[in-house]
Amino acid sequence: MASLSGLCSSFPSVKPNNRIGGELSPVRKDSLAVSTRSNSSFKHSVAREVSADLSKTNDVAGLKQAKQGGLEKDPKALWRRYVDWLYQHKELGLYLDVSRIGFSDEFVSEMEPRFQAAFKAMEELERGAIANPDEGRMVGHYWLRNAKLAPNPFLQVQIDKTLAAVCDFADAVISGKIKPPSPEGRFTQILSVGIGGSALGPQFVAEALAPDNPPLKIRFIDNTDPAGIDHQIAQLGPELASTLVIVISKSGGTPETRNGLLEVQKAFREAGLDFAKQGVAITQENSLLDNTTRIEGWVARFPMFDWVGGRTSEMSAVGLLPAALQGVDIREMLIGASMMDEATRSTVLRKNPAALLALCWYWATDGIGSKDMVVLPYKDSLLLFSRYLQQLVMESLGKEFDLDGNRVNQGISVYGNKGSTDQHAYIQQLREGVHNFFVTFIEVLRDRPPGHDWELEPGVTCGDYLFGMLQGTRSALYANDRESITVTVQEVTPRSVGALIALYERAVGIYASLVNINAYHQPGVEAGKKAAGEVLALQKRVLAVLNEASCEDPAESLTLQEIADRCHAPDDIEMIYKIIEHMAANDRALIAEGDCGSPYSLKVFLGECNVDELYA
Ligand SMILES: O=P(O)(O)OC[C@H]1O[C@](O)(CO)[C@@H](O)[C@@H]1O
Repeated sequence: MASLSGLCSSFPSVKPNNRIGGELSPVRKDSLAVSTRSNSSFKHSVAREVSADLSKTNDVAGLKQAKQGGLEKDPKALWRRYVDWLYQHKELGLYLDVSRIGFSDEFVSEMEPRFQAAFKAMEELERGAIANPDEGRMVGHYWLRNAKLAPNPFLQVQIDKTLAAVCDFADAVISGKIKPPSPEGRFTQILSVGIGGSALGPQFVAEALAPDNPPLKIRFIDNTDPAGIDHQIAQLGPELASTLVIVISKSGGTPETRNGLLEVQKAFREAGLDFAKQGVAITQENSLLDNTTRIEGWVARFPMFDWVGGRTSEMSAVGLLPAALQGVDIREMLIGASMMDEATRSTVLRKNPAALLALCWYWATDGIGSKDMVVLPYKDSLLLFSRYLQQLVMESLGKEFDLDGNRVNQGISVYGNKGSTDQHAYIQQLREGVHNFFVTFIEVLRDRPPGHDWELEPGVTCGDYLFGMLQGTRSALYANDRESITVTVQEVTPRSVGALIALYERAVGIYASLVNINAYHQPGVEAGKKAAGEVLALQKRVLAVLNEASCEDPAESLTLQEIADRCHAPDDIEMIYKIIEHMAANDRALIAEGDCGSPYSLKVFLGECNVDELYA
């Protein structure tokens, strides 16, 4: 069997599209802040264009003027601004500094009515309104940390019962009461199978909060990459026998997760293990996964609720079960989230940290996502916060249409890793290169547990360096007109992590209201899933056509064009080429002769006829 791998080395790279311009809708705000801070004539001409467009829209009056003036540079005035705007949540020990975002008082006043509308919408959402109209769903992640807020007693009971079941199950597993059939007698590992919102929260929390020696160590399969799956299973080795597999999928039908499950089940079979005795599912009642679990008699099932979205599911069984099994105090996480929820219900902008974040995002990105959000936690354990926020923010805000059906192509791009590591990677560009971002620093005051610190040099600890790097980077960026927000917590604890998650969940919800979009659906993702399904369907047709040809004449080979014509898919010839290239590279049942670099030269055949398939 000929393989094409190695033949196709130099494909043209495709430049990703820039954000589509589209018409300015009423929510699109001016981008004059930068232009008025710069002397560049190009930016002035952009400013004129935008200003002309604004005149056609029903925009918030005065924003243009409000954004003029640039960033405060006088140290005394800047200190006053710092103190004036500093938000503190005393009990949580959380601070939010927005002084390095250049919004003016006029801007805040102009935005005030929008914020009041957003607060009202949030209040209705919490009361059980259908806040996700496209899917006809309530949005209830806030109820998870305070069941009394749920709009009816049935939901309250569901929440409380699930939390109790999670705690009981985790206790029973950790204590060895629930155990695997293997002679080891205790579960030592968790293999979590899930993707997107069914993986990112648990991954973030594991990295942030799992103790050095957790009762159960966690691994993740969060993709349909066979090599990645093999790697996780190989790393478990004989401990597969003492691994609790948690399959997480709200819908219960996500292909990547299903594939992960099938791969893991195969590994269990090959190791002579009974998967059902070690499998746990977290999914919506009556989903495909739920039914499979029931039929096969898995160890346990926990519900996912219709009214909790994947990206806001960390405080449901999705996040709580894996965390509890790793020995994380999940009740503390819930308390932190609930305290933050309380704070972010304030209708006074200055007293509401989520609203302050939304205000900054709106200002920094002109309400149209014109700048990216770079998230920089200065703490290794918070490394995955930026990845977690990437889904929360981008899947929520990245929308083509607003709630009134106008094309708006909204969103804010999020990326980041950690400080000070990134200082030695991309911060060069942030300081001096293209000015297309604002930064969010996450600062953790406590360097190490008490009693463990020491001075590397007189008066200076390792943590002082980390602190210095954060402060230095923040100052250096600001000096070059790069705006930043700083969120400070005392320590990385279940409570502070719960609070951080809740803070950003609310900020995203409020911002979505400001720009009039539905933050709780993801129609774009569905389009990608549908297209992927079509590719696999096309692959089946290609194989059927090749099989048919082989049955007619085992020596007959077909050109790509002939395959495309016989598949009745002449416009899909490029995809057919990619399918054949991929199958050939994986030693699948087809022979491709020719040069992959010259697709017209390719001749493809199966070599043998599968009669059963022919009549299938
Ligand atoms: O939990 P599920 O239903 O498997 O979905 C996983 C992820 O897929 C998405 O639906 C996007 O495809 C996310 O919103 C979600 O978190």
